[in-house]
Amino acid sequence: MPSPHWNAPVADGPVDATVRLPGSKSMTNRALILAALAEEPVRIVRPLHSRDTELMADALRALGASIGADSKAVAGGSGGSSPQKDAAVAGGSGGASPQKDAADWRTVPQELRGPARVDTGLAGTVMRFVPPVAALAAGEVAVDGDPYARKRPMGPMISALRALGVSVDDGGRGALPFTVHGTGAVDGGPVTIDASGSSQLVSGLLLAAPRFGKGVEVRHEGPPVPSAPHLAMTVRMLRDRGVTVETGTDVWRVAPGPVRGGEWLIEPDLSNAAQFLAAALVTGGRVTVPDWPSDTDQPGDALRDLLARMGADAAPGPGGLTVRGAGGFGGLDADLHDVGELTPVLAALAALADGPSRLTGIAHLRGHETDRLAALVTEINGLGGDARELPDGLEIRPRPLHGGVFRTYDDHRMVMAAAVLGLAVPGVEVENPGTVGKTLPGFTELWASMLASA
Ligand SMILES: O=C(O)C1=C[C@@H](OP(=O)(O)O)[C@@H](O)[C@H](O)C1
Ligand SMILES: C=C(OP(=O)(O)O)C(=O)O
Repeated sequence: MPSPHWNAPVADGPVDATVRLPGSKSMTNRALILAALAEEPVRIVRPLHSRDTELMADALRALGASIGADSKAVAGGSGGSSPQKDAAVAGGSGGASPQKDAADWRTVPQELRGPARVDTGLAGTVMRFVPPVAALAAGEVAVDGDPYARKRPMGPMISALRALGVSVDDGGRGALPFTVHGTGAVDGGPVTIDASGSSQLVSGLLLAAPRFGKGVEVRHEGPPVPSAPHLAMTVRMLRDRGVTVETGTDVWRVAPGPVRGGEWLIEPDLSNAAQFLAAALVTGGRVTVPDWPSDTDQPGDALRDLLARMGADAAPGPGGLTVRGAGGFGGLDADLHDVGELTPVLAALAALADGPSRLTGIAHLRGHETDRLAALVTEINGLGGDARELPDGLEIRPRPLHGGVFRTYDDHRMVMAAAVLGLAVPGVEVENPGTVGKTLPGFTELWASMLASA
């Protein structure tokens, strides 16, 4: 029997690698939703293939969407813009080795219908983006997910759907599991929601709204909504498909109308770049991520600034984003409200830094894949670290760490955080590393290839 643990490898020296990353989870799952609602065929180029995106494709297929692999896209020669591979590492001297082929996705317009069962897994995007689409299908749609998915914030979405005229039976739980009784049409109109627990509650309503009779006007009331870049991504991707969207402070309006088809090129997942770029700091080496977009709504773009504040040299260029570490690196005092999903890797870096860190604005991470604040404190301290929870974040003081089991709580980013710690700490045994497949299947192989350059 293979060991259920992964021994996170220690870096032998400075890494010197180019790491090509698969597509963005957030862009892929938005593109799939909009493709399922489009009036024309869509080709999604270089999508992410991972648990979260396969769950999204399966959920939409269960509702009648036609989503197929476009094999032509992976059959061609080398070079050009056609995607041959979605994850690979090249050492300093080049010679990229493909890790895994990934097909484009092609959709053709289909009528949405129930009855259907939707498995959200632990994917926030599936649990928040699919129910408003399910409301457009005629028939019952039963929605459920992994055990922790039942604890993630969902109540405001259920209430908002009801306010928009949709019948939802949640047994009074305000959480998964629930059944959407779709009639084939949603009236839409104005709705008020408290989206302080997750920006995805707003994004989900906006993405389906072009197909609502009156569109939607979503108004947020409550503590600030996190993840502003992800909301900007939603707005931009809707506009990209010809949908009229107006935005104001805590208000978003989507006009009813057709969703255009065509081709959609998915950017590399910049949040999944975090651990690789962090390796440049920890080892005093160099990591380049190719195809770093010059104009993007992905929160991972903030890594350029955040890692520079810790002492890295982060330089965008024609070859991509290159991050160089200088040896030691400092702590970080940052409000991560907008970029919460970067927290686990930044917390791992903080535990290895030369000075203390305060990461704030991230109380909502308690409702992510696990309670990430508690999980990070427990696991960093389990290796001898000094981390503590703040009401809205983490305070981390560097201390010499030792090996031990690092639990991951079905959270892909806990695996990524552990890998960063393992670069400098011998004997970090990562529990259930396969859970990283939520957004980055093949991560441990990609990590090993990067380290082979050290
Ligand atoms: O819309 C999206 O694609 C996402 C929004 C964010 O969610 P929250 O606003 O719940 O943090 C982010 O953390 C998540 O990984 C992806
Ligand atoms: C919070 C995350 O995911 P989800 O889309 O499940 O919310 C994440 O990827 O860090």
